[in-house]
Amino acid sequence: MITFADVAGVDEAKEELEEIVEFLRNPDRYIRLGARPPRGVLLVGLPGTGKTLLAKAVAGEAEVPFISCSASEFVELYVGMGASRVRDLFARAKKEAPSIIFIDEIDAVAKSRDGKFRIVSNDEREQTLNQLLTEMDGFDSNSAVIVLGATNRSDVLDPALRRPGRFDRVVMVETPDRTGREAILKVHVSKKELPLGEDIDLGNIAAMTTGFTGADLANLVNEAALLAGRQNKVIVEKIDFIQAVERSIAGIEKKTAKLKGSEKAVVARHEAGHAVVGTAVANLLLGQPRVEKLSILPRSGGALGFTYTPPTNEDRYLLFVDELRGRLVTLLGGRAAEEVVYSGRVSTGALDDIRRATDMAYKAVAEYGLNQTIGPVSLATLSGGGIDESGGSIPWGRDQGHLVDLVQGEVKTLLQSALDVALCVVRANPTVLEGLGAHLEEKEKVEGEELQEWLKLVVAPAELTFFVKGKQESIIPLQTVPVFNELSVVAQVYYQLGRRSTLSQTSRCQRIQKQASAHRLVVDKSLSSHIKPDEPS
Ligand SMILES: Nc1ncnc2c1ncn2[C@@H]1O[C@H](COP(=O)(O)OP(=O)(O)OP(=O)(O)O)[C@@H](O)[C@H]1O
Ligand SMILES: [Zn+2]
Repeated sequence: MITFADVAGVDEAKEELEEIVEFLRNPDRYIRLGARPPRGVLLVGLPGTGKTLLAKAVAGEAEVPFISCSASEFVELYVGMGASRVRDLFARAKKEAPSIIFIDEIDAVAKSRDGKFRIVSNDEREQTLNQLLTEMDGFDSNSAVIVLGATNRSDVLDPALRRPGRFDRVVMVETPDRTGREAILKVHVSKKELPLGEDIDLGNIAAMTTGFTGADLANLVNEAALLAGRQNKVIVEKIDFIQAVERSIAGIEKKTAKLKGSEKAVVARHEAGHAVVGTAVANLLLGQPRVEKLSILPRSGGALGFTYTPPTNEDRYLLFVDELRGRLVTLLGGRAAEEVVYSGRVSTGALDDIRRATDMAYKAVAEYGLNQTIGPVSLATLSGGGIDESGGSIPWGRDQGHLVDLVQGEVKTLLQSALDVALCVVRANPTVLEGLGAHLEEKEKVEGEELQEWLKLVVAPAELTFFVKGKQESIIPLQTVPVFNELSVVAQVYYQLGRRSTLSQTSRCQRIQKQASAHRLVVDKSLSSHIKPDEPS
């Protein structure tokens, strides 16, 4: 039987699953109080991080039956079989309750779109998924069955799967850090009862195996034993482990994005940059979440490192304009750190940050109306053609090049100034950046008290104001930009053009001209060309 003692290096995941174990041990205690039992838990982590092992350990700890299957089997079955397999699975679990259903590779049925299983009709996959959802929704409140699903791609899952009462909990199964790897090595060495040479320090082996998952480490121990055995040794020595590490690294590097020595240094500074800037922003704005964890271990989704900031406690529906700028600045903190530490020799590591920042900046300007130059105009609606009086939508179909250019210009300015602010923060904190960066490079993961000790030292520069223009000589605080200006009239023109109205083009044209002159502005030539007064009304 497998228990939590067999799973090492994933303490947080174990802690989160403890509650599930507790429930399965004494379901009646909760059910008689009318508490809604937990239903589905998604285990997310790279292949080989121990998701299956953890699920088995939950069953072992709770001493309940473990009913497992792989979702990829469902879709490979004959038409109609997937759904019926799911039905059987749940029927069996209910009969044996309290029990655990484990569905490996759940993305195989729950992926929004997938090339790999295209041979199976989409209907088949959908039927299977629907059956799964139906079964989960159909649990009565006193059935003690927990469904654990495993995936290495939570980002591709159908959102329907994550609704309350379905897989509404997510447990991240992280790639182990150095301490975690040492613990995993210990588990496997003692499980095999491997006699170790006196020269072996598992801590050293752990230090050599950045990026190895639990499965890689289990293999490593086995490989070292094989090497020793081949030479007829009675104990496994350090040299056997070192050779085994060398062999596995070659294989593992092909599989996962493992950072090389110098890359580790860069990614560590990058993440430290996010943390430093994020902390400065949180110090300036009230109620902002604090950075809790930094890591440079490979993760599912391909990120090279990450900075974890928990969501704020209160439910938030609105993001205020200063918070949005704060987020932009924090997102660009990684790039800023690289620029400062490596004197402008930046890397491609900020790809995802830049994507997210651009998306956020675009929305701010073109959808949320937070940019005073563009004004409260939704470009998305404009391009959709707008809404007529009866609520129907009208195809737009005219060239909006001009407005698009303006929006792009504003987005670029917003991002550039966010980067300038991030650079300013990073430059003000060289000690934390380098100290925390080096520490992270060495430890691979920094969190808790240790991290907060570093972040306490972060200073936010006094002159940290967000400017519309990045250039020193044209600093304009955002508040001073007049609301009515040329661009908002431009937007009006487009709006007027897109409306289906009983007004003729001629009178529309006149209206626009009137509006423009009211603001002492001249309508741009390229816009005037859209207004053809000859069209019959
Ligand atoms: N955290 C761990 N502690 C100890 N051993 C581990 C750990 N993770 C993995 N292993 C070893 O690797 C083996 C394979 O791991 P497991 O199948 O649980 O990984 P997985 O995350 O489910 O992978 P996959 O996504 O490929 O199914 C385990 O049986 C165990 O021997
Ligand atoms: Zn980043």
